[in-house]
Amino acid sequence: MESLNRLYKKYFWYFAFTLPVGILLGIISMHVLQIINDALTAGVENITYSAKQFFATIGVLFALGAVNEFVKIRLVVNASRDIHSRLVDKVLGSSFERVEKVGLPKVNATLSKDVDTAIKFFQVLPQMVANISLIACAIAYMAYLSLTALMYVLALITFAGLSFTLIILLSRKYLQSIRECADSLMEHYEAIVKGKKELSLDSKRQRYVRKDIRSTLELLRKNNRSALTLFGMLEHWGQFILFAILGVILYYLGMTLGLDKTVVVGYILTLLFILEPIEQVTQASTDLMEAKVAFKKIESLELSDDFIDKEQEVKALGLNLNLRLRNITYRYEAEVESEQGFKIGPIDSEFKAGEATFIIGGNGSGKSTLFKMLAGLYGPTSGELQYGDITVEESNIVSYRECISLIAADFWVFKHILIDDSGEDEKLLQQLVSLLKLDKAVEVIEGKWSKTTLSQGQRKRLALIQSYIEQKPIVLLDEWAADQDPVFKKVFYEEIVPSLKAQGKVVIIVSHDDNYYHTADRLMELRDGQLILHKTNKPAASPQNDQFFKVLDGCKE
Ligand SMILES: Nc1ncnc2c1ncn2[C@@H]1O[C@H](COP(=O)(O)OP(=O)(O)OP(=O)(O)O)[C@@H](O)[C@H]1O
Repeated sequence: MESLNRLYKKYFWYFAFTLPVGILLGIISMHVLQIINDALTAGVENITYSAKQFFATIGVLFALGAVNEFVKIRLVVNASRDIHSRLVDKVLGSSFERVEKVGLPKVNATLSKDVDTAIKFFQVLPQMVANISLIACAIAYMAYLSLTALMYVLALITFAGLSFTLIILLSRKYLQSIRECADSLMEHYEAIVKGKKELSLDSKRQRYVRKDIRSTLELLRKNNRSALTLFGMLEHWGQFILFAILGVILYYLGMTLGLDKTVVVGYILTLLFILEPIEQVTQASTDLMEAKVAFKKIESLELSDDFIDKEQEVKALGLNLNLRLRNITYRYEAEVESEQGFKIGPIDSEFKAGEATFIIGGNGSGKSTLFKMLAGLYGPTSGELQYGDITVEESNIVSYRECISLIAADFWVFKHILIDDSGEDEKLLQQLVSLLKLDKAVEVIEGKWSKTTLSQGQRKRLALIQSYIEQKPIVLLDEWAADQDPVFKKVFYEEIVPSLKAQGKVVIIVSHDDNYYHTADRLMELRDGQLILHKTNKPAASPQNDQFFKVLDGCKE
């Protein structure tokens, strides 16, 4: 409950404010009830309290209520903003490995559902404090009217309280199951949207998917039914208990204890007055229980609690240095306990600045895993990564990642283009756009791509432009050319890669384009987790008739 505690501490003063105000509201309300009670029992002709005093009192009641409401609203809106931005910080601050393990559906469900439920905590707690204060004042007033009658009433209230607690505890397991169902539903929704093509072509698969979703929905229905039944019972049970107390006062206490008319009227008035606050407190208890489940769910993702300093710019470790892997291994956690997770390594190799290494390997040989490790997204299980003389470790991993430009197999193109404000970079950007024939597909408007809903090959070209322009010293391209037509393959292997090398970058490419293997300085294969050198080349240093180099030359002018 780390997040809850932190926010609770931050907003402690808001909560602290609602307690005395609630008590004050309770005392004044009881005072107003006492005036009405006196008038009812003594007759309106004998009222001692003036109308002026009466209206002034309820005016104070209104003003205090308004201030309380004002504080409550500020608390809710501020807490809502904080919980949202805290979660974004948590996702951004967590390691790639953790977020990958949690998975998109769970992150989505938390961001969309848990946050709103968690906010209920801040909505209902001040209200609950105010209502409980009011109920406490009502109890004090009833004690003032008759202590003996209060004993009976309190016994009934204690019984009611215990039954409420039992119902709320029973509801907890249903709420937790409802939350689990929300995660599964998110997974199903992701599958039916992303797998729409496959589903449209296969009615058998559709039936399976529908069956799966229906069973989740059925589980959700059952849990919802149980939770809502308990909550509904709670509300009506509260009302029943209150009327039962009124009945006990009317039919038994008045006669057996010989209570005065003022006491009976006072008790009935007070109990009717706190009917709504009691209902609100029972409703709030269920909301608080839901909010607690949501906070628990947020915690269970085990996302980082380290705050990110958004303004702080991280400096890259260095430029034009060699990348060395020293007996490095990486092993995934096993999904089944009896089995071992996939492992690559130990790998001992050096990738030189100004050289391009092509890596080949069969499906599942670990190419993408190796790239994630080279990029510093996966920490090695053993061995170490050295950039120049610097060993990459916990203390400098963030700076190391700043050296990496990665276009992964499942890459993402952000609309915002990260570019220096210098006119040169803008000119280079425009020239790259036309070189890669994207000028008809997209525009650059105020530093953003006009759209990113392009074909896979075109989006990869956008990603390559971003990668080129961000000037990072290590460039990792996972099968970049696989989706490109022959023209762009040629531009890529014969112009772009040599240009990256000419800038002194470490270039590592997963490639299966054997027509262009001769353009690599080294061709390596990942097989059984081992990186094997196949051959070394001496590719031409600068290509002939190079339109791309002309582009770059043009920029330098
Ligand atoms: N997140 C993960 N958790 C556990 N195991 C994984 C994970 N990602 C990949 N693996 C395992 O690692 C192995 C290598 O996967 P990887 O994606 O690195 O291969 P690849 O060589 O890039 O394959 P392809 O050519 O098909 O893209 C696979 O057998 C896979 O089961």
